[in-house]
Amino acid sequence: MPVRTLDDLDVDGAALGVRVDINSPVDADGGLTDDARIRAHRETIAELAERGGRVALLAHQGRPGGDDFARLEAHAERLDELLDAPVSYCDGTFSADARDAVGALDPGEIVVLENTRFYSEEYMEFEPARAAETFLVSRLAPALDAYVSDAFAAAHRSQPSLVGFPERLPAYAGRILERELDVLGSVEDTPEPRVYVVGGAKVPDSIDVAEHALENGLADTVLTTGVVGNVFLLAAGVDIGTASEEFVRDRGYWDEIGRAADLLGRYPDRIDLPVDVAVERDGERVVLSKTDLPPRDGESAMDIGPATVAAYTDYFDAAGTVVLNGPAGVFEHDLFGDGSRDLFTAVADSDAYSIVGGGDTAAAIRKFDVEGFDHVSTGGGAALTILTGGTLPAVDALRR
Ligand SMILES: Nc1ncnc2c1ncn2[C@@H]1O[C@H](COP(=O)(O)OP(=O)(O)O)[C@@H](O)[C@H]1O
Ligand SMILES: O=C(OP(=O)(O)O)[C@H](O)COP(=O)(O)O
Repeated sequence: MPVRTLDDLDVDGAALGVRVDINSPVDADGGLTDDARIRAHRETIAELAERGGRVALLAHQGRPGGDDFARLEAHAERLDELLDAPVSYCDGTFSADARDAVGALDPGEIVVLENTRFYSEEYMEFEPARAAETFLVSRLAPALDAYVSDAFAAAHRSQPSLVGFPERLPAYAGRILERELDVLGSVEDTPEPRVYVVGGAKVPDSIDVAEHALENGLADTVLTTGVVGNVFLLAAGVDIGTASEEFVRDRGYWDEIGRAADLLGRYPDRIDLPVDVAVERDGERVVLSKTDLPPRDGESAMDIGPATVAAYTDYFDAAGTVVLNGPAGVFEHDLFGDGSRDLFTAVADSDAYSIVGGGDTAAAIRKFDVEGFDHVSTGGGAALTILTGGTLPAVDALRR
C-alpha cells in the first residue's frame, strides 16, 4: 500500500506532530557542529508552516549515556535561523507544558519538543499497537490532529515516536521520507549498468549490501574500498600486512574474510578490488602498488591510491548508475583523505545517476566540498536497510 503524503493532508490550522531526524554531531556543551540534517528537513517544515500548519517537531538526539545525548534547544535555535517561520523550544515532550505549547501555536508557528529519548520507553522497540500505549504517544496524541513522519534516518527503528502515532492519528510521509523512498526504493529502475561502491568500516553491512545487489541483479559490478576493500584483498590472498590484518581482527571482522571469499568465488568477474593502498611512513603518505606489498611492520592500509581511483573511474564513466556507501579511507586524517575525495569527485563528475548514503560518507562529502551527486541520503542505517532489501518499521507503520 502506498503511503499518504503531504499532498493528501489538509494542513491549514491543523496541529501536526512531525517526527524529524535532526540527530546531529554536538560539542560538549550541546552546541551543533554540523547542521546538515536540520537543513534537510527545512523543506517539509517550511511547507507545513506556509500551508498554515501548527507544527510540533518530535526528534531524538544521541543515545542515553552517550556524549551526544543532549537537549534540542540548539536545534530549535538553528531552525529559527534557517526558517522564515518562528520556531520556539519547549523543554517537555508530552508533559502538560508540552501539550500547552502545542495548543498555543498559531497557524504557521513551530515548536521543537524536547529530545524524545529523555523518556525511557522511547529507547525501546515495540510493535505499533504497543507503541501507541506508551506515555509519549498516548499523552501527546490528543493534542494533535495528524502525524507526519519525515525521519527517514531513524525509520529502521520501531520506537514509539516513529511507529506509535499512526495507530492513533491520520499519518503522512513528509517530503524527505517521500524522496528517500522514491530514490532508494527503486534502484532497480535506474539506468544500467549499475556499479555499487562499498567502503567504510561497517564490513558486515557492506558485504550484505554487495551480496543483495549481486544476487538480485541490482549491481553489475561491486567495487570495494576502505576496510571493506582490505577484507576483500585478504579474501583474495593479497598480503596487506600484519597491521591491516590486526585492524580487521580487532574490529571482530575476521570471519567476514570467508564471506568475502565466498562472494569472490561466486561472482569473480563482478567484484573489483583496490590495486594500490596508502600507508603512513615517517609521517608521510606513501602509496604502495600491489607489487610493493606487503607494507612494513606497523603500516596499515588506510586509503586507496590513485591507480585504484583511475581504474574505478573507468567503471563510473561506463555506468548508468552508481550507488556508493562508505568512505574509501580514513578521510578524517590529513594523509588519508585523497582516496575518498578523488573517488567521490569521479562519481559526482561522471554522467552516471549517482546515489550516495552513509553518515560518514556524507561527512566526507561535506569535508571535501564534493558537489554533483543526484541523491545524498540523510540516512546511514536506514539507507543500508533498504539497500540490503530490508523493510523500515516507521514506513510500514504509515501503510495502515
Ligand atoms: N582503510 C581504512 N582503515 C581504517 N578505517 C577506515 C579505512 N577506510 C575507511 N575507514 C573508516 O571508516 C569509517 C566510516 O565507515 P562507515 O561508518 O561504514 O561509513 P558510513 O557512516 O558512511 O556508512 C570512517 O571513520 C573511516 O575512518
Ligand atoms: O543517526 C542515525 O542513524 P545513522 O547513524 O545510521 O545515520 C539516526 O538518527 C538513528 O540513530 P540511532 O542509530 O541512535 O537509532
